[in-house]
Amino acid sequence: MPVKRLKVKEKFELRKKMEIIRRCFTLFILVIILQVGEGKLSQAFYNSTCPNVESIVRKVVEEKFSQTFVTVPATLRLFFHDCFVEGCDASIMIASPNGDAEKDAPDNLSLAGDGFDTVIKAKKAVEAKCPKVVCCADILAIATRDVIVLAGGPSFEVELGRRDGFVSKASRVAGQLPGANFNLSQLNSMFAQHNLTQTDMIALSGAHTVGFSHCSHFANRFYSFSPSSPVDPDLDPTYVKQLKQACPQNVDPSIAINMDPVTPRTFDNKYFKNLVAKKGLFTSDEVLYTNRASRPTVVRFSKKQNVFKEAFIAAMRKLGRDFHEIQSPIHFPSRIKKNNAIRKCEVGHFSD
Ligand code: HEM
Ligand SMILES: [Ca+2]
Ligand SMILES: [Ca+2]
Repeated sequence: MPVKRLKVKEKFELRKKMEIIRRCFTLFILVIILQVGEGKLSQAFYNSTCPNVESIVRKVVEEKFSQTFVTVPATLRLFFHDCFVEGCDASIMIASPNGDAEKDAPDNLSLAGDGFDTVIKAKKAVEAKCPKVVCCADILAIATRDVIVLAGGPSFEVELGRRDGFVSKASRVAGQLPGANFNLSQLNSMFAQHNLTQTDMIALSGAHTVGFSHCSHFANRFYSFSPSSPVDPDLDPTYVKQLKQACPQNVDPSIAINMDPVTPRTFDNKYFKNLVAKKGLFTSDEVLYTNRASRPTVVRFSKKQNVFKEAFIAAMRKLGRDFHEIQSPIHFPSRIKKNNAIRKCEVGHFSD
């Protein structure tokens, strides 16, 4: 008799356990669905919570632009470097007291301070009007669109609703950003990891139509190219002369020169015309023309400003969608919102 009763009890306990497991599983699936749902970007994301966010950011960016043109390339490159490491989550904005955050990685040390400053100022202005609502990643995305427009580039709608990340580690940058000496297949495979096609990659490289580079990224092309030829044959000889003048051997490492020698302050398709004229500054620029697989796209962009601009917008929007929807199964929405809210772009230290 007692044996039978024990069996009934055991069965009951087992059922209870199964029911608990089933409920936990349903809850887990629900959380995942909720997070994926939340992960969708939309132009209307702040319509009810901060309807003026775009004009607030634009005002700050315009003010900063009136002080220095560097705002333009600095912010644009900041967005790119943010998106390629941990997704577009403002992980690049985090400062660490130990000097081991993403921004401290060697590949990020040449990011100009004016980009960071633009985002921090815009975040401050947004916080004053809509406290604890808008994340830094979205502010960086809006500011990037605004600097492109200020330099004469195309305007486009920015999708919003990203989340700021928690992970910002210098050690996670290596191998995630392209090098100035990359060949076409290296460029393609790195961009493909972010869902970007060769055409997207070429269009995005058009960002080098504005901004500066330090001599160390390209001087090898005319001082020590190869044992048989110190100068890269894919460089225009007149351009080589100009570059040698601007970057003499043992030049001060802080010297930076315009990447687009023709219209350095205008966001246009001159970059592609330069490539056709063998005036691409980096190996990674010129290769887009010298390699027959990518040349037709370069020629098309060099001939048609609008085709380039449309392709650039499409690629920028795609790049902006590169964010990690589910950062970890235990990052519940409420916790994320709370952390987003208290973050001021460059304070505190977040890591795993
Ligand atoms: C395709 C592969 C790319 C490579 C190899 C590359 C590499 C570089 C390098 C070496 C510099 C010079 C940094 C310095 O010396 O200060 C630079 C500058 C810059 N890059 Fe790229 N980049 C690439 C793609 C992009 C993309 C996709 C964007 C944006 C959409 C971008 C935007 C910029 C801007 C705006 C600057 C100028 C920064 C300034 O003046 O402060 N780059 N890039
Ligand atoms: Ca990031
Ligand atoms: Ca230009």
